[in-house]
Amino acid sequence: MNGRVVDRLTFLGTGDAMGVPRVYCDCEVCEEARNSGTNRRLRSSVLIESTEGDFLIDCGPDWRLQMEMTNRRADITDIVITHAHFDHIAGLPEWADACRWQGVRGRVYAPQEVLDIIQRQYPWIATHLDMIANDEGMTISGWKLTPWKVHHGFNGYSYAYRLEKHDFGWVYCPDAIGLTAEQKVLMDRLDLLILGTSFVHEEAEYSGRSVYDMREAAELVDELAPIQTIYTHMSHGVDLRQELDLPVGASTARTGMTIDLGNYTVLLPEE
Ligand SMILES: Nc1ccn([C@@H]2O[C@H](COP(=O)(O)O)[C@@H](O)[C@H]2O)c(=O)n1
Repeated sequence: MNGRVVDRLTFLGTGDAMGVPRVYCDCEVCEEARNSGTNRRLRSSVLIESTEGDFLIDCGPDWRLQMEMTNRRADITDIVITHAHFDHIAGLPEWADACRWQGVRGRVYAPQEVLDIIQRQYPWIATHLDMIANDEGMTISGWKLTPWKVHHGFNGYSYAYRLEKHDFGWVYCPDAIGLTAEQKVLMDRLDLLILGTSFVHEEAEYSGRSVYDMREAAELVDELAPIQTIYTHMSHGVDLRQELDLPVGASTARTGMTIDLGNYTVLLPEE
């Protein structure tokens, strides 16, 4: 027996719904994103790779570019969805077409109410994709995955996911604000929290907001005390060239950044 294999997460996109640069915007961050690219951000999505199979969480309008960038192209057959907003699902029709041309069926996993919206938006895609409800939880690539509904403020609701394998527990929660005590129950004892933070400090009226800013996120991180926190879903309100005042163990995601999901070792049979 030989070899050390740990599951790996890659950030395919770390932006908010409009991405960075915003198409209409000439602010300093958008200009920097256009010209050099530290702040260039595609719509949020992650790839999880393991010896037991690979899958994506979310499939936004940048899906095709993200597949080309990671050289995974169209070989993904499983995608878990957090909610049915366009920045998380608009790549599904293109993925369905790719499945069609390759003669394979893809599998989309989400709570039933999310699947219902997807099927209303794109009535044709079930021809090439199986829609699988995961309200009661599911196992994928050896990960025990549990969804729960979270407040998404002005924009309604989203789902967060807790994933567990070999005593490593992490949460993916890109679109939430003002979580209630009940909505934080599955966020205890985390090795890793991936949390959406659209702005450093969002000035807009709270009633019109939909995602944590970094000040509010710092309070949440203090309360939950995950071992590591990574912020994603960042708008043009976050300038990654600046030093950000982040809680201990917190950092910001970059496109293409990878992290190990666990500290365990799996022994592979010798060839
Ligand atoms: N039913 C809806 C409501 C909103 N949207 C779009 O989702 C985006 C949400 O942006 P956040 O930064 O709050 O995540 C926004 O672009 C809305 O237009 C949707 O697709 N469906």
